[in-house]
Amino acid sequence: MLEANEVHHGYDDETVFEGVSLSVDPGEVVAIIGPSGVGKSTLLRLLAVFDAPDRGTIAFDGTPMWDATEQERLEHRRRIGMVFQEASLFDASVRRNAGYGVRVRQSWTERVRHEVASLVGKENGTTDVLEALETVGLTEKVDQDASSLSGGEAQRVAFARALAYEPDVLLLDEPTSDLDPRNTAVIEDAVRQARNRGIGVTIATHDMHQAERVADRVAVLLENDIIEVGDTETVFESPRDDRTRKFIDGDLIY
Ligand SMILES: Nc1ncnc2c1ncn2[C@@H]1O[C@H](COP(=O)(O)OP(=O)(O)OP(=O)(O)O)[C@@H](O)[C@H]1O
Repeated sequence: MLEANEVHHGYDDETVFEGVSLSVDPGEVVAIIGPSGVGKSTLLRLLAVFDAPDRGTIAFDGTPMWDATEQERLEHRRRIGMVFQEASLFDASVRRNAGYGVRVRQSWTERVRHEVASLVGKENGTTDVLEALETVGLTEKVDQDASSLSGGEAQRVAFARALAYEPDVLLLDEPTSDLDPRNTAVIEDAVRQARNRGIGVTIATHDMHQAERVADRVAVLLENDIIEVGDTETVFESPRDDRTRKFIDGDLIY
């Protein structure tokens, strides 16, 4: 569904990676693992169609995104949900924050209708928004101001915001890096639920145990390239590349 083909990318004169290929299909979780600074976030930004690769293609349903028109690109981008390391919520209720992605995807008329309904108290937020908040266990906080949430709760709202507009693809950048085990488990469970609903999920993480817990496939990003990609069990139990084994065992220090 969403794929990077032979992608090269860098910043200024620094090459981040060369000839990277990776795809994500509906209903699967793909983990990108690799040490800090190797380019996991960069690859997610390319897959999210935020930045154009220096070379190679990013294709969505077979359409090369950077050969498409601006309008086509926008339409495809709207089918992608991205959750960043920072939750970036604004100063409003949890409900408003979680509904943000839904609102920006609505037509002007739909938006006015929903605003009027909520002003006269006929609408408590769309079902999708409430369902997404339920998935991350935050239904009781819908009316709380986002600024009063804990870091873990804020991250869960950011996840719900992406889930609420029912994307076809979810890209998660270290979604649990600052979270305690309980909040981590909630997010990981939400990832599984998203997969079971047919969403293709790509998660960048340096937590190898997390990749082992949630991913169907694992891509190992090392030394400017994806050195290995395969089903999770194979990559962890019998990797083809010796560097993967060393990285997993903690013997490769970067
Ligand atoms: N906007 C930018 N301008 C210049 N260099 C950048 C930019 N974004 C990333 N880099 C550099 O590109 C390299 C890859 O960064 P990236 O954030 O993609 O790595 P990462 O694997 O996600 O790291 P981490 O696990 O620490 O988040 C790093 O050397 C980083 O300093």
